[in-house]
Amino acid sequence: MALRGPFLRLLRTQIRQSQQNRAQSVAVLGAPFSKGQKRGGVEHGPKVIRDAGLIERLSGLDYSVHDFGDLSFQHLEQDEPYMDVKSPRSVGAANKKLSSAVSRAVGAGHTLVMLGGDHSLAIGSVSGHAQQCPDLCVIWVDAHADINTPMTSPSGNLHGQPVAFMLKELQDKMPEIPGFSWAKPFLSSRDLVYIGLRDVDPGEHQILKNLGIQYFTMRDIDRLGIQRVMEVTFDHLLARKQRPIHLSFDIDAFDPSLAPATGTPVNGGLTYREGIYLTEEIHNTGLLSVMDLVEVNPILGANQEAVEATASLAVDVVASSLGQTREGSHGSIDAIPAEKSDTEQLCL
Ligand SMILES: NC(=[NH2+])NCCC[C@H](N)C(=O)O
Repeated sequence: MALRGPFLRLLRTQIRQSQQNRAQSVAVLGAPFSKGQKRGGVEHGPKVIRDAGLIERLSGLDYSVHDFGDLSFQHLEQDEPYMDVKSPRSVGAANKKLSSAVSRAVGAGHTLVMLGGDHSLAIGSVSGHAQQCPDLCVIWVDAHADINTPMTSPSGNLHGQPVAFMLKELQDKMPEIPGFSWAKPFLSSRDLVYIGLRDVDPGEHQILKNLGIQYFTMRDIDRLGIQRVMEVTFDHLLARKQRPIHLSFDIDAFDPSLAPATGTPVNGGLTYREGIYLTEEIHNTGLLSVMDLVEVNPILGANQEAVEATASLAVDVVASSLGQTREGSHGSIDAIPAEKSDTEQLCL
């Protein structure tokens, strides 16, 4: 949905004038981290996504691309579970580091792409983004809601719990977990929309309903179509005010036939076009400020082909979130030319 209104037009004109000769800057940051779940391999996500040609693809889109490389995370010898929560100190420390890095990158004016790693990393990514852009909204594309609290989690894995750390409304449901004293909730449940859900735990369902969170399951996408889903998403998040978007994209939102190399695949996911349309629409808002691409696990692909297919899909998702279209060699034949670079100003 295109954004309209005289105010936004004026703001965009001013921004365009001030940035006329400067290509928009995209930064890529890898977070090779896997302790939010039990399966090894997801820490290689940043490498396989880069190997699939991410940087070249983004450079071809007329951005000035800054690859910040990978963060390095400390290995903690002593990290006993707390309640049933696994590796709390490692996950807490990794996210603290990621949060500062994301905050710095956004503060420096980059649109940021964070490559995971498992989805627990969204705690750091979204909170670092929110430090710079307190009025941000979140679009969470995933088979799972990742909103378990330590009490509702069936697995104890923190990659199934990141949203619970963010939401102000869940503050009194969250115990003090070692490693997370730095993490304060910052997001209101009305500023979050889920797309692609199809594996939601009973406790999560309760939370979604109690808080009245806007979500679209795969069944909703079947019924409404992805175009309507995106319209309602933008109405919900942007109608009152235009603000920066944080897109947190778990590759397992796609059907496992397209993205087999991931830790918790669930049948009946997004088609290629649904996933790409969704990201094209996000790009067309001109408001994408940070995105996460998580849960690509090359060790879990049945063979090299499966790994390459998953990684190359991840590249397509990032590129299309940043404006690549496939309908013509010089861009979409019908897309409205997207406006770039207004999110940093809107953060202020
Ligand atoms: N980011 C993910 N792949 N999350 C999967 C979570 C699965 C399950 N709901 C759990 O809490 O453990």
